[in-house]
Amino acid sequence: MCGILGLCLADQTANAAPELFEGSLFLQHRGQDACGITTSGPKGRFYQCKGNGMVREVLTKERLSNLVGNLGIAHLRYPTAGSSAGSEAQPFYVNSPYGISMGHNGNLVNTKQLRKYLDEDVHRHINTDSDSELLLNIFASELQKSNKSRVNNDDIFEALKGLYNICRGAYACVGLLAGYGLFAFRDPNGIRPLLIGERHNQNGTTDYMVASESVVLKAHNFNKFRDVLPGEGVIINKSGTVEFKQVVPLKSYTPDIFEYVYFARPDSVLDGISVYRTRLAMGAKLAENIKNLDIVDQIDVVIPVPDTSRNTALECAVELNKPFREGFVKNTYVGRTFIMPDQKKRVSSVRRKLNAMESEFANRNVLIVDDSIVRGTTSKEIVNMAREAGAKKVFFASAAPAIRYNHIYGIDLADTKALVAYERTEEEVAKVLGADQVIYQKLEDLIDCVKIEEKDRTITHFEVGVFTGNYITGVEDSYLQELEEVRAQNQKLSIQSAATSDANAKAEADIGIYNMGDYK
Ligand SMILES: O=P(O)(O)OC[C@H]1O[C@H](OP(=O)(O)OP(=O)(O)O)[C@H](O)[C@@H]1O
Ligand SMILES: NC(=O)CC[C@H](N)C(=O)O
Ligand SMILES: [Mg+2]
Repeated sequence: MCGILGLCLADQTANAAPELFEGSLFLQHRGQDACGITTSGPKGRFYQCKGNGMVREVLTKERLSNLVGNLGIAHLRYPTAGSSAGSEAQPFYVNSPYGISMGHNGNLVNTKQLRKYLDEDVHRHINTDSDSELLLNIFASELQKSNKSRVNNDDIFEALKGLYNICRGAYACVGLLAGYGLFAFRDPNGIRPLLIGERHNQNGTTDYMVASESVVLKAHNFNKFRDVLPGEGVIINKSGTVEFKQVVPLKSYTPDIFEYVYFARPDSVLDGISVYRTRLAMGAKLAENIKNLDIVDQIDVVIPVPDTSRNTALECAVELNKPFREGFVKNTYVGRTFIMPDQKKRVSSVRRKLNAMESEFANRNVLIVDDSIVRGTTSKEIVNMAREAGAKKVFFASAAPAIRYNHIYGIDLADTKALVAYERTEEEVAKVLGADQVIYQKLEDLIDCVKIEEKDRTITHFEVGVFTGNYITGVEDSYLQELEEVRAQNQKLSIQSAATSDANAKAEADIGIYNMGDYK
């Protein structure tokens, strides 16, 4: 899952980069692997800084000062296609036609077909394994079809229509067209989130921001905001005029439910649904089910796994009428472990990240609540730590149902075989984790917690393929196979390049021609 951001300042002499930097910090939880900013300045020139690392590491003050222009986009990457090579950091850039830069959140599922089309039919050079580079080139090739020296909004919407017809998968995107303006669009099923907001300045002008989560918009006073609809595109010209268009009919309105379970910040409202409220509801539902289990009378205390499950665990404790205790203390200087690309890093990070307080575990039967159990890496260590801290019985509840399938739309949940619930019953999962019992939320209950049925908006269906194996866009077996091959290849490369200074392994991982290398 990645984070995307776009900004158009009405004041054409102002620079967008500082605010894009601030905004990126609000989206850091969506991608910790790489980040970047592109701005568009005088003479329609692009200025860019990107690379592997967190926002504060890559986008330093000196580098930001070189990014001029009142228009800009930013990207926070959590690699879910291709590799984690620096050359796949976003935004991507193509010089033809007109100069385009783009950032993408999501995954395309028909990459093989797109790669072939770009090569054999429209002869575009693709330099990396990233699906986002394919997406940008599809857009460029569609825009090229207008065959004009200067395009207008209609041409851009027409190009988007072409893209919608060719690209399958999840995509929320923000882009810059050199000398023209900013554009954004969302896939026809609305799988990944995207919002647009306005900020009214004292001199009567309006700034615009596009972002993956509402929290950024609120924090920057873009108080009037709304979700971009599935299949909708928006163009903000450099002079500040805005045009929306439903480019293709909405296929479905099915946001990825995992945004609410784990990915998004609790203080965001996505598609009219408060992430925080859904997490509270997940806690209440879990409690409802636990009340019917034999273990309920044995539970002495409810303990969350910080950070994400805190809201859920608290509400679960309240509903169960049991004490809630912060038994694990989190070291805030260690990032999210789940989105680390490498399994070894994940395992070692759990212990560095969480520390169990004996006072809260000793001689108690504990109900540990987490948002999800994916590979089980965190959960297993956590059960171990609870026992080491003196817990008698350890019950483990998950706010999400058992995850038994690939996530294919931009959350790298690992190969199915690496999922702890893959081909395992609840009892078998409990055994692997070392827990006395594992309690999973039911899928229909999770959907109940998230759905919205209001006068002006009804969303009752979600992308839930990780739980069911049925994906909203459909997916060929060959894509799932390709995903597994890419993961295996990445694993091999990371082992090889860590173990040796093998030039070939590094070359494959580090290809890059734009703005890469030493930023000193
Ligand atoms: O099944 P596993 O492989 O153990 O992964 C699941 C865990 O990973 C995530 O936490 P993470 O540390 O990424 O972030 P958080 O601090 O936001 O909870 C998630 O919240 C679960 O706790
Ligand atoms: N998680 C994402 O949204 C990643 C976007 C894109 N698929 C990439 O890997 O760079
Ligand atoms: Mg967690």
